[in-house]
Amino acid sequence: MSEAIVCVKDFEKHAYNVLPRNALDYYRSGAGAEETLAHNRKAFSKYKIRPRCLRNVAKRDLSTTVLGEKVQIPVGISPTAMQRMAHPEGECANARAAQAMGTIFTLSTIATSSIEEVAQAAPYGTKWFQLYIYNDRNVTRRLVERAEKAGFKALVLTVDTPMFGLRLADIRNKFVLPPHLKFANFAGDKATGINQTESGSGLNNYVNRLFDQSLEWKDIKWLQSFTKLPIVVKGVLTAEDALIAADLGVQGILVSNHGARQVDGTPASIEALPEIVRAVGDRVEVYMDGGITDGTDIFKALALGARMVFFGRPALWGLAHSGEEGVKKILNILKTELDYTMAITGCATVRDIDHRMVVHESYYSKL
Ligand SMILES: Cc1cc2nc3c(=O)[nH]c(=O)nc-3n(C[C@H](O)[C@H](O)[C@H](O)COP(=O)(O)O)c2cc1C
Ligand SMILES: CCCCCCC(=O)C(=O)O
Repeated sequence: MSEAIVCVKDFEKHAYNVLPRNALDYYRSGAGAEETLAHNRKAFSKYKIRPRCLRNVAKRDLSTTVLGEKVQIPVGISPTAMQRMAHPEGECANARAAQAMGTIFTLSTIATSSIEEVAQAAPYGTKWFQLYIYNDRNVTRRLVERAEKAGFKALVLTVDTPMFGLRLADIRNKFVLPPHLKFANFAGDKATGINQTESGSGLNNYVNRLFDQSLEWKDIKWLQSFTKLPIVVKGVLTAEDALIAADLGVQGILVSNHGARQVDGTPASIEALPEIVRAVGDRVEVYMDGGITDGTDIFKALALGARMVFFGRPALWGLAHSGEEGVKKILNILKTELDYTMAITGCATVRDIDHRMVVHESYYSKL
């Protein structure tokens, strides 16, 4: 009899057994020697929770607001490309799960379900659209217009990908998108659909050929000139860049090392979070992703100043298990784990999780 699946890591183990190599390696891998990939998770254990007692936690509320919209739980779904390699309904199933759980789903530019398909699949859920900026700016502009029209509530501009990180497993596998799938936001467009015959990792070739490597902070003004949607910049890891983003008037900063997929050797996202929160204060909402696999991780990130956290891979493991149901289970597990953590540490609401409740482990050696 197979063991019961009770935590996110169980879903991951299951996915490793069922996904084809080409897809699993693409989903799983990080850049280079994958030191940061391991560190994204391990770093959480360097932060310790200081629980408070006897604070009436009989009624608990895990909801919060993000960019003015209410979400039922402070954990949502980061953009990950090509989700139909994990499940035939891919992004549509993922978006439906987020809708059912009252949280945010972020659709990748490089999705295997289109903006319009996802909007139709989850019409009531809060959906954000992740944006890459192409050399041909009209490509990006059309995506923004479609996302606006389809009711997406924010643009998540990824700023850490002038090139695609060197992911050795994809290069070894000569990654190709399975022929029955397509980059659905570019259906019928030869230039921006992936060339399935390119050698090496087709992904590196695609990004290096089409994404705008000359992008600068001032280009955010270009984006702001034709959209009213709030802009969240994703991939910031330093106070310096966070301040530039705040000065440009973006509405959100997603502290992220892209799931350790861009350059090996960066800090874990959770380690970068405090300096960014300190730098921007209340000027901009700050979120984080990278390595979240447990409710205590969410608690720690909120205590260190994140308003909301997101995850990427766990949703893929949920999809690989059972599509929409699998992602719902993942979100429910994280919700339950966060609820337990809050109750046992004396927090009835997410606003009660304050910065004194989580300290770096070095705090205890200094006492
Ligand atoms: C398979 C995969 C595909 C991804 N695709 C995108 C993408 O299209 N756009 C983007 O901004 N980030 C992308 N990311 C990064 C995620 O949005 C997110 O930052 C990362 O997965 C968070 O780390 P976690 O997987 O440990 O939760 C991808 C990550 C993975 C694992
Ligand atoms: C074919 C282009 C892949 C785009 C990038 C997807 C991504 O961000 C990732 O981390 O993978």
